[in-house]
Amino acid sequence: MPVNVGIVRRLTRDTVLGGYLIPRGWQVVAPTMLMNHEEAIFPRANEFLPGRFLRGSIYSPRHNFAFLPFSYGPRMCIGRRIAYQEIFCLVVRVMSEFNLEYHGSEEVHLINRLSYGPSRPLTLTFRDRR
Ligand code: HEM
Repeated sequence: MPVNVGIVRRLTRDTVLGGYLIPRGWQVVAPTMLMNHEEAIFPRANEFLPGRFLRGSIYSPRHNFAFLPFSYGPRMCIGRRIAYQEIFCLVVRVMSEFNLEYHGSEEVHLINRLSYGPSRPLTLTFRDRR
């Protein structure tokens, strides 16, 4: 899932955040990508563990507002249900028809190009399962 730098807001009044007085008119960012890589919130944060989102997982996020890819509140993403459906359909369709093999040996990390993505092209082979 492409991940934005974070959730951005312009303050409409002077606000104290984390003990700092931020003046009205300044922009603040809740850096969701950094939050997602915080070990104290996401155990084994740098590993792909989809099971962490199952109820009762020992790797679950440690805070209710730790996972905010679609933000929260009145301006949160109105397309989130469509996005979840699209991702779900795509993954199920691809996984049911192909075995995927990753051949890269080089280290890959995330880089920020407005949204985050892999630092180099990923080389995958799709093998027909039938
Ligand atoms: C993986 C896919 C997507 C992600 C990660 C995503 C994420 C986001 C985020 C973080 C915001 C900003 C919310 C905020 O500032 O509080 C946003 C806003 C928005 N998104 Fe998405 N989005 C996705 C897909 C979609 C789709 C498929 C649609 C439309 C069909 C959509 C329509 C919108 C709209 C209209 C807003 C502005 C809402 C407002 O300002 O009231 N998004 N999205």
